[in-house]
Order: sequence, then C-alpha cells, then structure tokens
Amino acid sequence: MGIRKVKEPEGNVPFRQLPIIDLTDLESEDYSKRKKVAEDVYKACTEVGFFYIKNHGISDELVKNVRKNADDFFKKVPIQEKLKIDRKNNEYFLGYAPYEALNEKEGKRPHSYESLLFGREAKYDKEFGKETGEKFDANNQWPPQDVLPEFKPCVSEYFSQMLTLSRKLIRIFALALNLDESFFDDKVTHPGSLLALNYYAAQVADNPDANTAIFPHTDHELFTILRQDDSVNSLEVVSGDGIWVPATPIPGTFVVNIGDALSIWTNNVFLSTLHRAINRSGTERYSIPFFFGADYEVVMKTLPSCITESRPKKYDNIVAGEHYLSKMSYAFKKSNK
Ligand SMILES: O=C(O)CCC(=O)C(=O)O
Ligand SMILES: [Fe+2]
Repeated sequence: MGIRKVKEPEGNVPFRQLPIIDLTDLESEDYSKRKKVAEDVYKACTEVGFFYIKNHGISDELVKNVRKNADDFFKKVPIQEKLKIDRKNNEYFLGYAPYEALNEKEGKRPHSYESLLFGREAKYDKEFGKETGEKFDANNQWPPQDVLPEFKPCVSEYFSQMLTLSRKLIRIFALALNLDESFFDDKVTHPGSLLALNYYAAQVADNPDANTAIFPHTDHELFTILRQDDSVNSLEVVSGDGIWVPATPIPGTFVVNIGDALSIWTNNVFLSTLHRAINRSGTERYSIPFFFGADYEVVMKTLPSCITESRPKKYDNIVAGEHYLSKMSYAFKKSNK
C-alpha cells in the first residue's frame, strides 16, 4: 500500500470567527466518531490554525485555582522576591519575566505584561513519569513555598492534565493527517512543554499606546492550549484576508493553535497563524498558555502524508530541541536588548 496523503487544503481562508470543536468523541471507541473529530480538526488547522475546544475534560475549578495562584504570585510577592527567580538566570528561560523585560525591538513600545514560565518535571507526568534526570526534568524556578504553599501543587496538577490532554489531541492530529493514530505517541514521552502564566495589568482604556500587550507573533512549539479570562476581549488572530479577528472568550473552552514546529513538520499543511493580545478593556487580565512540543531529541522529518506532487518538501530535518532553543534565544535577545 502506498503512503496515504492528505487532501490538498484550502489554505488560510478569510474567517470572522474561530471554529469550535467538540471533543466529546475524542476517545470514542467508534472509529467513525473519532474520524469525524479529526475531519473538523483538519479543516480548522489547515484553514485557520486556531480553534476553540469544548468538552475537553478539564474542570473549571482547576482552572480557577491556577488563576487564583497566579494572582497571588503577581500581586503578593514583592518584586525583589520575584527577581530571585528571573528567567535570565535559567538556561531554558524558565522563571519570571518582569514587565520591563518584555520589550520588543528598540524604539517600540514595551509589551505590557508579566509572565512566569515552567517546564515539564517527570514527577508531574501521569503517563510517563518514571524516568528522571536532566533530560526529563526542567530546571524550574518555583515561587517561595513558604509564601505560596498552594502554588506548586496546583500549577503542577494543571501541567499534568495539560500533558494528558495534549497527548490525546495529538492522536487526533495524527488521524487528521492520515497517519496512524499512534504516530506521535513515542515522540512525546518527555515532551518539551511549557506552561506560562501571563498577567496583563489594567491599562488606561482610551490610551492606544499603553494597551498593546503581546505584539503579533506565532508560537514556537507543536501546538498551544490557551485559557483566557472569560470577561476580557484581548486575543486577536489574523484572518486570511489580513483582518484581525477577536478570539472572544467562550466560558469553559480553551483556544488551541498550531505552532511553528507542527506547521514545519506538516510541510505547512497546518497553519501557524499570527496572533496578538491587546488589552483595551481597562481591566486586568490573565492568560494561561500551555505550549506542547516534541521530545527534544526527535528529528522532525517532513511527514510523508504531507509531501505531494503539488506540495514538494519545503524543509530540512529539524531537531525539536534545537528548534526550541534557537527560537527562544532569538526572542530573548530581542526582548533584552
Ligand atoms: O494572552 C493571550 O491571549 C495570548 C498569549 C500568547 O499568544 C502567548 O503567550 O504566546
Ligand atoms: Fe502566542
């Protein structure tokens, strides 16, 4: 049997809202039901690069708790303490990024948010938690446990549930790409994954210069699962016709978007779409993106189903970890000039 190929996608279409995908049948025993989810996913990933997910199995209570702990960190921990876990001192850029550190190129306004970034530690991985050591455990910088005793248990539980959900999602991506559902399974056993807690302080609502939060960018990893506050419009995604479309929060959902690594791996069949966050609301906002990547030693060789006559191979093989470090070093240098 020859290699199954993907159907040539439409490419990025002009859209005015992001598709919503119901994950009820994500793990259905009925193959035709899983295939239906995969078809919805294929359409969303090839035409938009972004979609909401509902019925994903993550409880609202857990999300609220993470938000509360983030709130405690950003508001209660004094800046001197925060700077003790500055990401500057971490080889993988994990830790705290102060407001001032998130500057774009010289001459541009600063990104107006603070952030805290964590990587995977094996013991918080319910599926593949046995192997420990440098390769498997991120060198995280946690906030002081005596000040925020609930923080680490709560955030690590959320990390663990995000890993589990991501591994389920990537099986649907495999199906969508006409690969065996298990294609990625052994490539995400100790995945390069990152959880960020982003805090956007309230801005003066009518001051356009003060309101940009994150400038237009694409994400680096395979895909991102983002939770945003219910009441604040901020995230915007560029449509095929160049219009910024709001990813208006829908309570109980997450926004999923394809990152550069999966776009490259799929020979650009999946789109890594430009997005930005602008806080025009006059109130503060939290967002919690989880970035899911492949195991760092995985060689991303263009997926065979994504090379067709009309779509020749565009990329050399890329090692997942090298991709991550080069992207992060670049972003970090740019922001710390
Ligand atoms: O805050 C948001 O809604 C977007 C965050 C984001 O795009 C990112 O952290 O990469
Ligand atoms: Fe992003």
